Amino acid sequence: MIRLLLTDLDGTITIDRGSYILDLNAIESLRRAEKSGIKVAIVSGNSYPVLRGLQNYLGFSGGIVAENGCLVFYQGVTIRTCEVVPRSLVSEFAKTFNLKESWQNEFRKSDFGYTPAIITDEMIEWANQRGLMISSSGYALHLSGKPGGKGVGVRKLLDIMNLNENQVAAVGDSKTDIDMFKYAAIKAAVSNADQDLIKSANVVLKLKSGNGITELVNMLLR
Ligand SMILES: O=C(O)COP(=O)(O)O
Ligand SMILES: [Mg+2]
Repeated sequence: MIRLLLTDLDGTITIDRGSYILDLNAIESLRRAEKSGIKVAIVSGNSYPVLRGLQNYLGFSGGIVAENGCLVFYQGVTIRTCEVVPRSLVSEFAKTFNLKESWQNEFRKSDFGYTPAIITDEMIEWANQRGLMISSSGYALHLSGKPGGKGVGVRKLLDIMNLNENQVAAVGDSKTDIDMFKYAAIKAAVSNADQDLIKSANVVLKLKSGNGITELVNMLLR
């Protein structure tokens, strides 16, 4: 029986990919899931303050996984799962590749966001030489400390919630969500998701982004 729904934020509970506007029907559906006993956790590349605020005001009780898996919060416990990246490297990366830093970077320690969200071979090489990881959600390019990836945070969240993957559903829109699929029985992609995510999914939704969330919750509560 599904006890936890892991949902990505940008491109998944927003009205569309590329938008930051929350889909209010998706929020209402996630609240229905919470009322029926399925806890909802937001798993995102966004920073801890953003997700902590969203979780509080949206009324979700399943914890949060911020910084692309590098920071986990559940019932008052905060756990950092990745190496901290020195501020000097965060700035050097932006300068070297002429990138704009996310406004959220001042609130981050292990995973940092930049735009444009396009990864180049030179960036991968630069990161490898410094023992760092590179990923992109389509909204932002991410530089993070090892091990990095949403899966490491989800693994930790399931440990502290004492849940196994058969009790978990996950839904997302981009490549960075593939990593959390390892720890979910239901691996759902919204219809407008990256092809790589669709290939890794065992449920491909008919509807895009937030509408896909409503479709998935209706499926889970059937
Ligand atoms: O911060 C980003 O890159 C987008 O975040 P997401 O993981 O919620 O899609
Ligand atoms: Mg996303």
